[in-house]
Amino acid sequence: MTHTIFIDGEAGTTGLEIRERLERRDDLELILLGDRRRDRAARAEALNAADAVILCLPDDAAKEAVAMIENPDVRVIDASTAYRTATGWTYGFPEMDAVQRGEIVGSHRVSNPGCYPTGFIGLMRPLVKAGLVPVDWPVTVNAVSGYSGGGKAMIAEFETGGALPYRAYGLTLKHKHVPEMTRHSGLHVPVLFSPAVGAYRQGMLVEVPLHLAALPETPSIDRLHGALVEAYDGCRFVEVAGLDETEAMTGLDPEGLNGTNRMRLHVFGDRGGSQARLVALLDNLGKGASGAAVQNLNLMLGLDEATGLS
Ligand SMILES: NC(=O)C1=CN([C@@H]2O[C@H](COP(=O)(O)OP(=O)(O)OC[C@H]3O[C@@H](n4cnc5c(N)ncnc54)[C@H](OP(=O)(O)O)[C@@H]3O)[C@@H](O)[C@H]2O)C=CC1
Ligand SMILES: CC(=O)N[C@@H](CCC(=O)OP(=O)(O)O)C(=O)O
Repeated sequence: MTHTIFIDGEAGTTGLEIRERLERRDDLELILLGDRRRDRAARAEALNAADAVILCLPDDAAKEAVAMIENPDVRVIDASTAYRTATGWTYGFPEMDAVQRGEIVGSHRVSNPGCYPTGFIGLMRPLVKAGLVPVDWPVTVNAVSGYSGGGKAMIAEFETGGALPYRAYGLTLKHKHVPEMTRHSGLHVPVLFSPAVGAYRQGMLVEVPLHLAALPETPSIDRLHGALVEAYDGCRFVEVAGLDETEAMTGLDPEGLNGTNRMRLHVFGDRGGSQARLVALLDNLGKGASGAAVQNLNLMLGLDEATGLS
């Protein structure tokens, strides 16, 4: 059986990556609008004709697209920030737990996680769930992303020259990912998010520093690592680096998983020491956007979760 898919925003950064992944498959048929992609009537027709639509649009345009869908059978995956904490939408992070995965399978409205939140929630949720980090703990997250994270406009800015080699941003501390990161990690206190963008195209590091001695249970590096290993046991796309491996590492390349739907979690710090640096490595356009969208699509259509993913 062939499923029909429409990518609204097919020529954008996220949309193009999804298109490349789906065009390799013979179990899916794409509705492509080409030069008519901004034509409202053409979009409305495609949005209601497809078995599943993937919205790769700015938030307002995504909301407008959802409002145009009248066919109750259409399944929607939204890559924007519009619905990531909204009622009636399922958060599309299947590795959170078996319940979440099951909800994605049965949902017609899935919000695809943001790139930074994927790294942060991947690191923090299991530790909060295990009681190693209290829900009211003040948590900081530092991160650096390649410039494709800012879509076509930021790509043009960096590739036409003149952009700084590294830029800290989100300086008002009101980044749009904060509610999503806080909610889905299980924390009750808004996280302090400190993002930066570098002069390379794609790939990211998301880091949470922890003073272990200040935490109520003073967890060891081994305990933090053990909680992550247990949480992602059997997960195909999320892995935890071994402590022997991280102890031997002298650096971490943000581009290390580019082109894949994988995320790798690291726990750095001396065993027996009082500090830890938790670091997630992922491709902002892979597990941080397009790869995750295809993974969710496969789950929602009852296909192999891993089909067509690099
Ligand atoms: N880039 C990334 O790493 C990630 C992005 N996201 C999210 O995915 C979404 C898309 O981002 P990204 O691909 O980076 O953005 P881009 O700017 O690269 O692409 C946006 C796309 O949306 C289309 N578009 C914009 N406004 C409208 C409109 N009013 N009606 C119809 N189409 C419109 C554009 O069309 P046209 O081609 O005609 O210009 C373009 O194809 C955003 O919500 C973003 O936050 C999520 C995770 C990671
Ligand atoms: C480098 C850069 O600008 N990155 C984007 C995040 C990209 C992303 O995750 O998109 P969503 O907002 O849809 O989640 C930003 O900080 O806004």
